[in-house]
Amino acid sequence: MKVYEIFFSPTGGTKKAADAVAEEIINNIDSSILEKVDLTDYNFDFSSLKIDKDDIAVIAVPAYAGRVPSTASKHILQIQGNNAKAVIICTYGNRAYDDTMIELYDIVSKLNFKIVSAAAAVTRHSIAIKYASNRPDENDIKKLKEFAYNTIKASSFLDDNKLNGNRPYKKMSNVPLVPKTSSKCTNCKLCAKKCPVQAIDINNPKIIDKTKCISCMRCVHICHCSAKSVNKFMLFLVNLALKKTCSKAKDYEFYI
Ligand SMILES: Cc1cc2nc3c(=O)[nH]c(=O)nc-3n(C[C@H](O)[C@H](O)[C@H](O)COP(=O)(O)O)c2cc1C
Repeated sequence: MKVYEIFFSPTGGTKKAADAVAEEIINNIDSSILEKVDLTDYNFDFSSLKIDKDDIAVIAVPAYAGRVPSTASKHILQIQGNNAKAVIICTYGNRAYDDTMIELYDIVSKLNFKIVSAAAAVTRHSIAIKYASNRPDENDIKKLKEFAYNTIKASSFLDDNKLNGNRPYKKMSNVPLVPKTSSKCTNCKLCAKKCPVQAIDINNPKIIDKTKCISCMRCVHICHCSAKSVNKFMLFLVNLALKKTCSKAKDYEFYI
């Protein structure tokens, strides 16, 4: 038996939540094999995963404008579930996850997984980083671990009527925040290698293809020289727009 931790996490928040759940499952079952599958890895062949019916998959994605990021769904849809048990996690930056969880449920159901549980987890807002900046905190991790433990015991299909979200899902919308590159760039190419959609020119990482960029903020987050940033005025507007909905800390939600 193996545990698969399958995550799309450009700035690391979703991975923190998925790590807590997957590691707690591993600590409480008769197996020590944890395979981490990074859905931002553009070159990985996701159809090559051999998931067995006795395995458990933890599948985690962030909410992007209330939906599953299209790059994540494209990669998840290549995986075969083979009746394995799955737990789905949607993370969000304390605004709302809207239709992300129900969409993730639909995507994962199509792959022949048996979804037994779901969680909505607040993690640092990857664009407006002052919101939920310390989440998941110690208490959140404790709750995720309890949820993981209950997931091991769960054996019935999770009823999607229990979940929040609507079908048809809200319209997909792009966040128009394409990072710019400053003269601090040392041409190390890390951003180009790690961009989930190959929007950054590997030969000249100062150039970002705005038609490909999904504004995931990975390049801003990982640049060692802080050479990538988004327009300060646009960021001010985003922070302002989120102020009302993001200021009060939201609770984690668990469905089994
Ligand atoms: C393009 C984009 C859209 C986002 N849309 C939402 C949203 O609709 N609601 C919300 O609460 N957070 C939203 N966020 C915040 C992320 O869901 C949140 O920060 C998540 O933890 C990021 O995951 P990561 O750290 O694994 O990259 C958005 C972030 C990005 C980059």
